[in-house]
Amino acid sequence: MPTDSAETLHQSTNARPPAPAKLQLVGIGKEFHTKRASTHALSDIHLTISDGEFVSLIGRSGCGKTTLLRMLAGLLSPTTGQIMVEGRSLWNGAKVDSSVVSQLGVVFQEANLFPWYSVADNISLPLRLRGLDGRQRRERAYELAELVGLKGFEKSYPRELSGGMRQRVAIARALSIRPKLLLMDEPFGALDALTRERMNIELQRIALATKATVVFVTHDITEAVFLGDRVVHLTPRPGRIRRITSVGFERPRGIDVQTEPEFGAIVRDLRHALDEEE
Ligand SMILES: Nc1ncnc2c1ncn2[C@@H]1O[C@H](COP(=O)(O)OP(=O)(O)OP(=O)(O)O)[C@@H](O)[C@H]1O
Repeated sequence: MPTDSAETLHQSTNARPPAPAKLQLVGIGKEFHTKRASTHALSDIHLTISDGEFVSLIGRSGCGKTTLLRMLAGLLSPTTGQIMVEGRSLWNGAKVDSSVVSQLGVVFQEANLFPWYSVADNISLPLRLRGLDGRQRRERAYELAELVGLKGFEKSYPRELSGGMRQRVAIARALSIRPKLLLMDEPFGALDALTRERMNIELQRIALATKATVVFVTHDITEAVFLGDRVVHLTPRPGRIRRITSVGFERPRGIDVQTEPEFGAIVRDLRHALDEEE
């Protein structure tokens, strides 16, 4: 399996065809300054992601994965560098371009659903905020409920759903606006192993059906390799890209791919690299 160093990848972006990258990170750095301490959380992150690509982000606790995702989501401004979504700058200094942010879908570890809204109303909430009428919202919510495997549960309430089902609602809600980018921070981290495996299969199907470009943060190396076209490994203090691994298996992948020797070799390599950081 080809393994590109961050340097090689960065250089190779110059040789790419002119189609605008879906997402481009150019020299991203982040420092936190509090009364007690300063933390250099991320440094010199260069990454180009193309349309429809699925990129997993892994690294030890504290290497800056969430910080990076929050910057991509427009929730935290970078100290240095530029984030471009289809060629448009997401941040202008510490000011976010809300028209770019409004085209992003974000899913966190917690589904963060509104308990007093039904599944359909939770899914279509972003559309309500955009002023779509009731019929349009309902149609889209039902279409998405079916897409994420919740057909028949549209009128249920979050308390009546399992953890996996709640995450499906969160994914559907993020997809409701047809986002240019789907950003996911440990979305299945709180689920049991079997549900997580099923959600991985489902997410692949959903991502391909919607042609979504996905950035997916996880602690789980197998999950990262199973889902990703590429796996970006961040090292801590400050967080930098250590390397980017291409995963050549066609998507969607069946769970059996995990028994392939090449799959095992990629997972082992990454585990080794993470262990070296102990
Ligand atoms: N709001 C903040 N103020 C100060 N420091 C912060 C803040 N957010 C994150 N940090 C620091 O930035 C670094 C990266 O944190 P971050 O949460 O991004 O790591 P992570 O890789 O997502 O960790 P984990 O895998 O444990 O979730 C850490 O040293 C953390 O303490």
